[in-house]
Amino acid sequence: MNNQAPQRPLKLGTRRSPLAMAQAEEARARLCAAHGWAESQVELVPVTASGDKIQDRPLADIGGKALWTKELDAWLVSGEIDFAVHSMKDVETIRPENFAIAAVLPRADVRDVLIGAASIHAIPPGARVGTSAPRRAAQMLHARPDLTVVSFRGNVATRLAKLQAGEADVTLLAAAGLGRLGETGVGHPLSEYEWLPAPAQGAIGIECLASRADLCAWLGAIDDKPTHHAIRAERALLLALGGNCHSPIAVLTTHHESSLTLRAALFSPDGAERVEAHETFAAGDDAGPAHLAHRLLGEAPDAIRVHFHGAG
Ligand SMILES: NCc1[nH]cc(CCC(=O)O)c1CC(=O)O
Repeated sequence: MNNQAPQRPLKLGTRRSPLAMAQAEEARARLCAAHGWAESQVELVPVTASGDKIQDRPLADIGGKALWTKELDAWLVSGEIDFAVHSMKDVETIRPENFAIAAVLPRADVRDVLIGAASIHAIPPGARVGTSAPRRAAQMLHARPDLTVVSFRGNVATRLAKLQAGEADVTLLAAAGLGRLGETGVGHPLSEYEWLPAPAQGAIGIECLASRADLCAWLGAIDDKPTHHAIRAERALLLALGGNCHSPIAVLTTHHESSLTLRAALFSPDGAERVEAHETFAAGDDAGPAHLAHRLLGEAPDAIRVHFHGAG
């Protein structure tokens, strides 16, 4: 480990949304605490991501997850920032080869929270579900085919305001995001065993250039190994499935002594079809998630399979 203090304040790039800023503050606090640095050793550098400028269309239709990363990626390469902090859920499966996810912070609550009704079954017949996440839409339509999905973009506060304004009857948000924004009393968390979360939900990652050994070492000190292993496995599953932002996939990781169990479900976008499988493998073994992907695609009906281009 590198115990030398930085020569100048380190620049931590982040999106500008309140949730992204809260996550960047958490990353800064952990980094400074681990190294005994003053908070001023890490400077937050906010950037407006393309995804934050376009609020009126589903993300899947306008270029997907790269909309959250491309500005920060360019700043990392140019040296404008030293690190970039991300919700790992929003980070593309394939990253530039010269980048390293050098720290993953301890995972927060992985559950989705239902807002507007006390449970899935308590949602009134025919109600409108506000979400733009293909996974949430498919999961909900699978459980409740009588419901209608309406597009619902924007940051957490915007979505809560849209719900308040009656643009939908219920919505779903990540407990992790609500918690980080201090919105802890909102809605009803759904059991993660019955309503599987999104890949990498609840995990914050910090990237730097892989060539910067000093930065990688500083970040390594705050890397949470169990969360990192889980995120690596969940991302390996996505990669092997050939999933993208149009493909509804849910996954829950449980940890054992030195192994992980991934339980994953794939849906058709309309929720009519669902396949599920699970697999246990050693932490760090990317062949395990690939095998799980192969099995899922092998069992999936065409209505699911056509939305993936994995090896299965
Ligand atoms: N898609 C936006 C997004 N990206 C990360 C989070 C929440 C925090 C997390 O999952 O780590 C959210 C909001 C949400 O899904 O409710």
